[in-house]
Amino acid sequence: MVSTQSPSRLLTQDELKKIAAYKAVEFVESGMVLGLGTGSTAKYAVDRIGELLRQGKLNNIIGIPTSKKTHEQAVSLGIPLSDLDSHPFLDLAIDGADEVDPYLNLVKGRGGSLLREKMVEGACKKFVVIVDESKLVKHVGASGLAIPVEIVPFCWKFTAQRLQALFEDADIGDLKAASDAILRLAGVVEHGMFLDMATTVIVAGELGITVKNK
Ligand SMILES: O=C(CO)[C@H](O)[C@H](O)COP(=O)(O)O
Repeated sequence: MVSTQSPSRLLTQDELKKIAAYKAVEFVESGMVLGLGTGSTAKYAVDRIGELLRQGKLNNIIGIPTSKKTHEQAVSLGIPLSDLDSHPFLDLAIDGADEVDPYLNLVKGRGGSLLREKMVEGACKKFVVIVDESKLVKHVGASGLAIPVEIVPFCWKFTAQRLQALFEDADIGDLKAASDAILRLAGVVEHGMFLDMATTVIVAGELGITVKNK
């Protein structure tokens, strides 16, 4: 546990995100192929990787961005980029999350990039998730916000209704069963439950940084 508490004031949520992101970048080594996440927390990690490259403290990094926005950020920082076709095996990915449960299952995608994130982060040896403590939940879905699901545009209302009907009378209990049921619906592309994917979660809170390993 590393203390981050300021004697004079509480840290803002953005400051906590930055602390978690910088801690995660300590896992990055020269020569790695890296998944670059999306969202306000991941942005700090990408900035930091760019800074270390510029300073010559990291070399030969190849980044695989999980969104157009992250692609643009990485290009602006001079981070060399590639894709999964050329680099199907990644050493490490760093990304934020919307919810993290005690078993390190995640909800992601409220930032709008869940499909690319799931593809990239599923191809990594190590997937480090960075969050401020507000993202910790007792169980997936506990925040009360909807689980993001990406669907095809064709008759999207029809697919949305069928998705709603799936959980009308039931809670999300068995996550694996819920995941399978969603993915079985024609019209669904992917959902935002990232089950059993994170290898490490870095949580920044008022009392310090906690590193949770699978
Ligand atoms: O899954 C995501 C994007 O699809 C983000 O990682 C998630 O929404 C967290 O975002 P933020 O770091 O801005 O709180």
